[in-house]
Amino acid sequence: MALFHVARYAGPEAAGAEAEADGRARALLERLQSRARERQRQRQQQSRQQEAEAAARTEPAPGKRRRRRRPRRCKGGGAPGSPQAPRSKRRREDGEEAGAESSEEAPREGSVDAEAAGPPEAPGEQPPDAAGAPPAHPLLLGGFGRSRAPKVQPFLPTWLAEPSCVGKNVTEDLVPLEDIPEVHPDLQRKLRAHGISSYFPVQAAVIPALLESAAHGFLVGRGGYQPRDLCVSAPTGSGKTLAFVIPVVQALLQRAVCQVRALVVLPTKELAQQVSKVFHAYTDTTPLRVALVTGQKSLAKEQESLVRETVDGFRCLADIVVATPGRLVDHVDQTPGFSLQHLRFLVIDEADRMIDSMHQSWLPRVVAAAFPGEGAKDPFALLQRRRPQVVTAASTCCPQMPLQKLLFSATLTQNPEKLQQLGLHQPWLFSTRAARGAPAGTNVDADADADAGGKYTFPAGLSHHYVPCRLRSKPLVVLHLILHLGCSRILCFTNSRENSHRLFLLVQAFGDVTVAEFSSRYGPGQRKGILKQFEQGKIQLLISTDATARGIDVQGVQLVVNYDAPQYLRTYVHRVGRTARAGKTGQAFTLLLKVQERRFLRMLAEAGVPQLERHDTPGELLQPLVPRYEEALSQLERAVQEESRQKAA
Ligand SMILES: Nc1ncnc2c1ncn2[C@@H]1O[C@H](COP(=O)(O)OP(=O)(O)OP(=O)(O)O)[C@@H](O)[C@H]1O
Repeated sequence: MALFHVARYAGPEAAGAEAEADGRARALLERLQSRARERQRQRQQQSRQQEAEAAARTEPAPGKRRRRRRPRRCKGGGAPGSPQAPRSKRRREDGEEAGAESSEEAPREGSVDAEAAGPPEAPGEQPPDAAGAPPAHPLLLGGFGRSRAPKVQPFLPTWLAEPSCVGKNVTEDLVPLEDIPEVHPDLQRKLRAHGISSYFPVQAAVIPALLESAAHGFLVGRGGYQPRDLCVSAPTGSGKTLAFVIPVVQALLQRAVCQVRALVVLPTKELAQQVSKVFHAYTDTTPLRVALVTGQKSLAKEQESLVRETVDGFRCLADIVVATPGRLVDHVDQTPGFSLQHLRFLVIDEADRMIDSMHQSWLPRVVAAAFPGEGAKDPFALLQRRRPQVVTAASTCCPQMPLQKLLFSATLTQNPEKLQQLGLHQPWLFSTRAARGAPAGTNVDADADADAGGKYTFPAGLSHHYVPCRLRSKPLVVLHLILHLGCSRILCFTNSRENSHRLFLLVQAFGDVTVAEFSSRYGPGQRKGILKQFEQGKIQLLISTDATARGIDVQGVQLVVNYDAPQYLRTYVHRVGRTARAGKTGQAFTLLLKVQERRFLRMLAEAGVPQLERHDTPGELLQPLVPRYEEALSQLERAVQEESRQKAA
């Protein structure tokens, strides 16, 4: 029994879990109520029986009656709670049960009993058998746990509650390149050369804001103010990469000496590689150099791309470093001459996922490396950069280089506690979600998100479907979908690498489809090759774990199949976001078992998924595939046996 309920906002991510707990509590309540009703019915039936028996018998003497009952009580015959069990004992057990059952249910149980007992007695009257007997449902004292704790409302700071709104439609809210003249003409030319004639909404909003904050070169802005950190939340495939690549490249164009001035951190090697490719594309005709540090090459090789030792010390070889967090920390620790003291931009892509990896404490290490001289009694300390602090006359008098953090994600968390770990300076949020309209410092309804179109925004060209199926027929249903929909590039997600592997073996054995798998079973080099082949259209179906769920930009994926339903909403958003990118259309199919259906559909409804179409696969559609499928199954069995033999050898 909870004496105190500490109301603490656990963030919007917790809302799903809360709703689930609510559902469980409701189901429990219903079960308990029906049990109470059943007991009540049994009791009434029993008392009617006893009355009938008593009426049938000749009126016995009270003493005789008592004598007859006593031996039965001593024997204790009948199961507890059964009609044969002694009455007093049964009552006690009922009472214990009621105590054992959640006290939340007690008042309702009472009300059920009242209903079942028929019309209420007149005041002052007692029911015929109530005199002297303990009440069937004793009043429980206390019962603090009965009242449901009020739902805690999130309390958002102004910058989260009132973001700068960004259009979400990448086909309609386009801004021609000429309309943002602040972008360097060379970069505009590059954009055109890459087939880009207009900015997507997120680019049109973020690029000018970033260019403005970098307008004072590498030093802090007018009046000594540090630039604000930026957080960007926009759907998958909406062009977030260029939204930071263009302004970062432009801001660094004026640099005189090569130093690491921009650092982009991403969660996976493949993503880092993809982003470094975009940087290369926009810097190849400039003196700027881009280095990729992800652990795909040896540490020594990567060190060669970062610094060179000369007679007068170390020389930096990279202006922009694209890295995964683990490898980045390795270089901070082990690469002589690798310095982040001139870092101007720290881009954290897939920011929500990167926040999850904060336990690796890569961010404090990076920030410490960027502000190394703090607190030192250095004669030049006045000129050294400092972390953002209160602006005073003294702090504005010496030029400083700020470090600006830029966060990007399609599923950026709204949880202030999580965001706080990033140490943001006067953050500024750009979001495709409508402003919540609540003034700062006021409680905001957690459900307002749903009203404003959902927790996350999805690409407009994406259609969502679900396919009810049984566990045994899942592979058959996938095969049917692939053959039936006839798409040339399909991405199929499973929840584990074992599932990916087995499904791959099965589809391969079935034939008719060029298939490959992508998971941690393969090394980085092999994975790179697989993605390239998929991009080139040499692979029709790529079966993958969540390793490709985030950020991977493969042109022309028309269909995403969730062979295993994703467990989290964020995973769903990123998986299905591999299709319908950059204003294109695409379809997402999720296979659902009966037990998953309710929870999953509720989760998507809460997320604001526009419309989820049910797609049935009747037996007669699957039947023609069965003979080949069964043959493939036996091949799979042999392949799995062979693999385990090889593993054992
Ligand atoms: N202005 C534009 N016009 C046309 N295509 C664009 C434009 N901007 C970006 N693209 C293309 O859109 C695709 C998706 O862009 P990007 O990978 O940056 O999306 P994203 O928002 O980062 O997605 P995710 O959240 O999945 O990582 C890329 O292929 C990119 O080349």
